[in-house]
Amino acid sequence: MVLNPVLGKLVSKRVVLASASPRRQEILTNVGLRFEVVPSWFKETLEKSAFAAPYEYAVETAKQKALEVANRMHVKHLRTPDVVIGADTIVTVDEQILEKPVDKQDAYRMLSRLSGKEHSVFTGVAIIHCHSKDNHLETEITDFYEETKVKFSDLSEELLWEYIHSGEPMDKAGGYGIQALGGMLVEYVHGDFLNVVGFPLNHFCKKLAELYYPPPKHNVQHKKYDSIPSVDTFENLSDGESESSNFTEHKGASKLDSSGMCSSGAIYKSESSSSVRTGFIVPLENQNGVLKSAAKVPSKILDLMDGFRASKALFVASKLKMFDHLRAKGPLKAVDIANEVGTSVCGTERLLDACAALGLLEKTPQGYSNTDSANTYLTSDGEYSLHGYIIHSNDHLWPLFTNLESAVKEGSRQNHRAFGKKEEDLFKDYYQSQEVKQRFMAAMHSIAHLTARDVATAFDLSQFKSACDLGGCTGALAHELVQIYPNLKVTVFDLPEVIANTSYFQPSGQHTAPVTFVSGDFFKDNLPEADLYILSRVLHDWPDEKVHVLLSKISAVCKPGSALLVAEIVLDEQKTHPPRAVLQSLSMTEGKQRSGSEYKQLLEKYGFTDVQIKITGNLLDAVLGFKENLSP
Ligand SMILES: O=c1[nH]cc([C@@H]2O[C@H](COP(=O)(O)OP(=O)(O)OP(=O)(O)O)[C@@H](O)[C@H]2O)c(=O)[nH]1
Repeated sequence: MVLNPVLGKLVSKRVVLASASPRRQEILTNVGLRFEVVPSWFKETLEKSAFAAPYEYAVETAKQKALEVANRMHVKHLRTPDVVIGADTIVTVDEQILEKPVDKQDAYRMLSRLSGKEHSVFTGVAIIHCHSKDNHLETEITDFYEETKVKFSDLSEELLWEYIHSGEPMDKAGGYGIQALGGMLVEYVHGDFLNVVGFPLNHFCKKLAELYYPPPKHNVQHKKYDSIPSVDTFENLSDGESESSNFTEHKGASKLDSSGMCSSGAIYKSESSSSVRTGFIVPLENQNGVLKSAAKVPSKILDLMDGFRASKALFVASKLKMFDHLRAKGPLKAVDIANEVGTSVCGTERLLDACAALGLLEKTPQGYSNTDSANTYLTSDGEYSLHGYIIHSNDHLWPLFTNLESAVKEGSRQNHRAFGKKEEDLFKDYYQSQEVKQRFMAAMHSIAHLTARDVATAFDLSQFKSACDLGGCTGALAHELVQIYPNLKVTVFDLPEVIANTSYFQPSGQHTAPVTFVSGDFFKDNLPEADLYILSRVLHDWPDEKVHVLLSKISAVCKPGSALLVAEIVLDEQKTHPPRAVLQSLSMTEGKQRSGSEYKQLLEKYGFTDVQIKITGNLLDAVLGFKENLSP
């Protein structure tokens, strides 16, 4: 992907985000940057009147935040990071700088100033490259700022106070969060939206491009130190293009000693939207003075090499219910969590640091706490908990994938090696061992619940009066369907052993029509009557003979005009995308993943016409086919 090379330059470096802001962490995590979070202890107390322009204040604060972390890590923790990123967001209105409100009155004061007016949001960013030389910290600072203009509607007193009482303004510059409720106050935004949220990602990437992809040497030599050629876009950069991509020396960059003070005068020049504080990057020279290209970092391959460690860290933290403990009591120190879950302190600290590095946790001086994503997806009862599927991945899929080499050599599933049991015996476990059954149902429920809305709304199903979800397990999709289509009656049809265990998964306190559960075997028993049959995550698991039995039965009971909805991952025609589906195939079930045209052909073969496919962007896509209406 064209954007990768810029951030890819940071892959092999120890990158530290010197910020406690969950938004900044999320913005950078979302683009795949790997970093450690070490919030800065720098107090935002610089004298504002000492700065000629508000953005200079934000840039200087960002720089001091980052320097404090670089120094602390170097001196106290004896770990010199390679790159420290600091940021500071401020709002300016009527020549006043607004930071985070200290209390509700302060929030009121800020928001009423912003009401009905246009204001500016500035984020100052500092990127500090660190080197330890003779135990001495040397730093090279690049900084810049971005301005975005935001206009608020006129805000009534009632609205202002309602918003303030929501609690949202308190940790946000200017007293609002544009990404959440605060977005409702905004009439327009001119400029980078993410800059308002706390981190100007686009400008940051351009700055990295300037740093890591300097222009060819002949250009460099003819230019002055204090102006960096602007890189307007990073679209045409690739790992292969870098002739001298090592960030080795920045002439004119300010060098700081370990106290954080400038040790040499910086040659700075302000540009329209940035004050560039670095000189040019000199390519690496070998002993003979010959220029050599820096080794390219194969970031994708490195990520794949580390992937198993990351997965296992997630699995173990989930299995130990660390995310549950952190949600209930966080922030917690490693020792407290170790006591809660009965693990070693040193092991727990390493695991928690790994989770923070992976962006699953936040680490502050107060301890570790969950990110919003961890609360939503990783706690065992989070709104869209994936806990069940994670445990299934750890306990069932991991042992299978450990035997992938044998699976590929033999072309068959490796239950005997992974679990010491044959396929049939393992299958019995699913229905006879309460523990295995519940683990499996929880895993299915995780995915079904997460994907239910997108599957249910992939097509307009309001014409149907009754639906039957075959193999619908806990009823997660059924419940979503009755919420969206109140006139639809949904039956979940699954094996008796499954139906007997569904009560734990039922949503509480819903005022929608109930879902009916009927037990039976869809290969053998009569199917309940319905206008719409649903097969979600069923077809890919079964061999062609079984698929034939099932689709023939459905086709036979489907009246003209009724339909079949299939929810599966739909592969592209080359069958290499999305990777999730292709990787799932490695489990070597007897079934298979199919492309869009294969699903279309399959449904048509059993008398369904007008087959439509919807790629949802979620974990499951949807295919809908109508039983041919024989009468014209
Ligand atoms: O619309 C939004 N505007 C601003 C924010 C958040 O506001 C804060 C700004 O504060 P600051 O730059 O001082 O950063 P801190 O949160 O204190 O973290 P540091 O440790 O980096 O000092 C920032 O979190 C923005 O994300 C917002 O969310 N929406």
